[in-house]
Amino acid sequence: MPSPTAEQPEQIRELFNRIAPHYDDLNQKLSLGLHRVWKQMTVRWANVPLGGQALDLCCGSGDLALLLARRVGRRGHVVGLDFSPAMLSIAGSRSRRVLPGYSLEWVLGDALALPFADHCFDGITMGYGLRNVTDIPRALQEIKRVLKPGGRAAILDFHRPTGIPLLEQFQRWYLNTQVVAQAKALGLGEDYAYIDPSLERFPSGEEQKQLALAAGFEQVTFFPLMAGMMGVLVIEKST
Ligand SMILES: C/C(=C\Cc1cc(O)c2ccccc2c1O)CCC[C@H](C)CCC[C@H](C)CCCC(C)C
Ligand SMILES: C[S@@+](CC[C@H](N)C(=O)[O-])C[C@H]1O[C@@H](n2cnc3c(N)ncnc32)[C@H](O)[C@@H]1O
Repeated sequence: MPSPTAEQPEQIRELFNRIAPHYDDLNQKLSLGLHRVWKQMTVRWANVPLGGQALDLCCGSGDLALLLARRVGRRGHVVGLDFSPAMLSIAGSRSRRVLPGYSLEWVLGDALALPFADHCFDGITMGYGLRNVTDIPRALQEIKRVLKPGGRAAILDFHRPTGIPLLEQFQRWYLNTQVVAQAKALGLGEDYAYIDPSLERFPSGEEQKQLALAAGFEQVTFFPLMAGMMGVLVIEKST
């Protein structure tokens, strides 16, 4: 199966259905556990209040949604949305195991056509999803539509450490050798080989700020992580 290109959402869905059983373990191993730090920072930046309504877009196996649930507490409510049934199934079984009694809802849906009313969430997270959707401006418009005024979205993803050639070379080497080799051992080499080229067409932090301003957000900030190999776009809806 050739790796998906940005214009083929069905191939992206099939890719994540395929890697779902190994996704968490490979992320943990390949990032030396650091992805959990990046996700904790993302949830903090989303700044959802205790008892609030939160949405985790492209939730996958539920890492960010579970962190949001801990943040909003038992009186809050968290929705995790993804279009991969395999990922959502893992998220659901994990949440029942680790957070029984919390208000967590798993929705099979498209980030580009959210099945929610306007102005209904206090905060939104999106971890490693923006680079995988096929229409970034549309995704940002949907985020703005469903956020309450004053609500924030925190969007975590890979980034190119442009301006530091040695680090960019390291990132490409790590992704195309270490990551692919570990994935290949599980028959998922082609699926993980998709990551590095997906970074080529992914807007930089500054470009994402401009896209968010064009979508109507007035407060936009980009925080580089890992010397720019990762980053979090934080956008706030004022009206
Ligand atoms: C949680 C992480 C990646 C999620 C992820 C995103 C995608 O778009 C994928 C597409 C296709 C297959 C898999 C994924 C996917 O897992 C980040 C952590 C996992 C990364 C694979 C590790 C990369 C880490 C940095 C590039 C370099 C860190 C080096 C340091 C020595 C740990
Ligand atoms: C790399 S995973 C990220 C999972 C999780 N957010 C995390 O941080 O580990 C990307 C997820 O986005 C989902 N996805 C991609 N495009 C989507 C879309 N248009 N609508 C809903 N989910 C989508 C995939 O099914 C996959 O589960």
